[in-house]
Amino acid sequence: MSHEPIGSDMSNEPFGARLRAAMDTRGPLCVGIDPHAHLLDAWGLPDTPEGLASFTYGVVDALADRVAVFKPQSAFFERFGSAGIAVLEQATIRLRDAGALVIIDAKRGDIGTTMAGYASAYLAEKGPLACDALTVSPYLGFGSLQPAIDEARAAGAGLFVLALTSNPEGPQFQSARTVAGPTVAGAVLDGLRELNADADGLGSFGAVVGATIASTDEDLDIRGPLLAPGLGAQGGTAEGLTKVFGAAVRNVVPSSSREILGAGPSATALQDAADRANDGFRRVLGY
Ligand SMILES: O=C(O)c1cc(=O)[nH]c(=O)n1[C@@H]1O[C@H](COP(=O)(O)O)[C@@H](O)[C@H]1O
Repeated sequence: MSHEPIGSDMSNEPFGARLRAAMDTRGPLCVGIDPHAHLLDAWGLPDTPEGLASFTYGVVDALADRVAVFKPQSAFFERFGSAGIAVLEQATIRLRDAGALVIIDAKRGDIGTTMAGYASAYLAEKGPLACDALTVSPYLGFGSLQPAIDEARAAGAGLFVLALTSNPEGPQFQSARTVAGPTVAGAVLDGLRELNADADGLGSFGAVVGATIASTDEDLDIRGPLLAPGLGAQGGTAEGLTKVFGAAVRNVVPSSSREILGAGPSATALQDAADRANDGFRRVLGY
C-alpha cells in the first residue's frame, strides 16, 4: 500500500474532493479512535487522562501517515473532561498535519442557533476543534442542520448525517414514514442528495449507513460519501458491503475501531492490522 502524503495543494479543495484523493492515495479505511476503558487496560495503560493520551498518540504515531481517514469518538475523550478534550484537540492537529483527514464523531444536533455554536467549535477554520468533517444527528429536523451546512461550506469541511445506523434500535425511528411520505432515513438521504447536487465529483455531505444493516430499499446514491461503521466488532464484514451499498459501494468509507485498536499497543501490529483491513476494503470496493 502507498504511504504517500496526500499533497498540500489539496488544502483549499472541498471535503469531498479531499476525501476522494485521500482514499485513492492511502486506501479507503477509516480508523475509529475509540479509547474504551477495556482497551486502555488491554494496552497496559491506566484509565486516566495520561493513559488516554498514551493510547491516542500511540495510534496517531503508528498510523497517521498511512491511513486516509480517522474518526475519533468524542465520548471517550469527554469521559475525562477538559483533559480528555485537550487530547482530542492535539490528536486532531497531529493527524491533519500528517496529511490524514479527521472526522470527529460527536453526533451533534440542536436547534439552529445552538447548532451554530457546535459548528463554530468543530467546523470553522479557526475553531478549537477544527476538523475535516463532523457527524451530526438530524432528529431535530434536517433543516436544523443548516448552520452546520453553511459553516461546512464556508470552511471546505463536510458533514456525516445519521441515516441508517448500525444499532438494532435504529429502524424504530429511521424506518418510520414522514408526513411527506418517505421514511425518515429516506428524507435524510434526499436532503443530502440535494446538498451534493452541485458538487464536482464526490460531494461533501455524507450519510452514516451501518455496515450491519443487511440490505436497504433506500436510494444510497447521494453523490456523497457513505460512512459505514459497524465493521468487525459489531459483525459487519468487508464482503457484506457490496450487498448493503450496491452501486454506491465506491463512495463507502469503511470505518473500524475496536477491530484495529485491539491489535495494539505494538505500532507494527497496528500497522499490519490497518494494512490488512485496507487491502480487503480496496479489493471489495473496487480500488
Ligand atoms: O457515527 C458513527 O460513526 C456510528 C454510527 C453508527 O450507526 N454506528 C456506530 O457504531 N457508529 C460509531 O462507530 C464506532 C464503532 O466502533 P467499533 O464497533 O468498535 O468499530 C463507534 O464510535 C460508534 O459510535
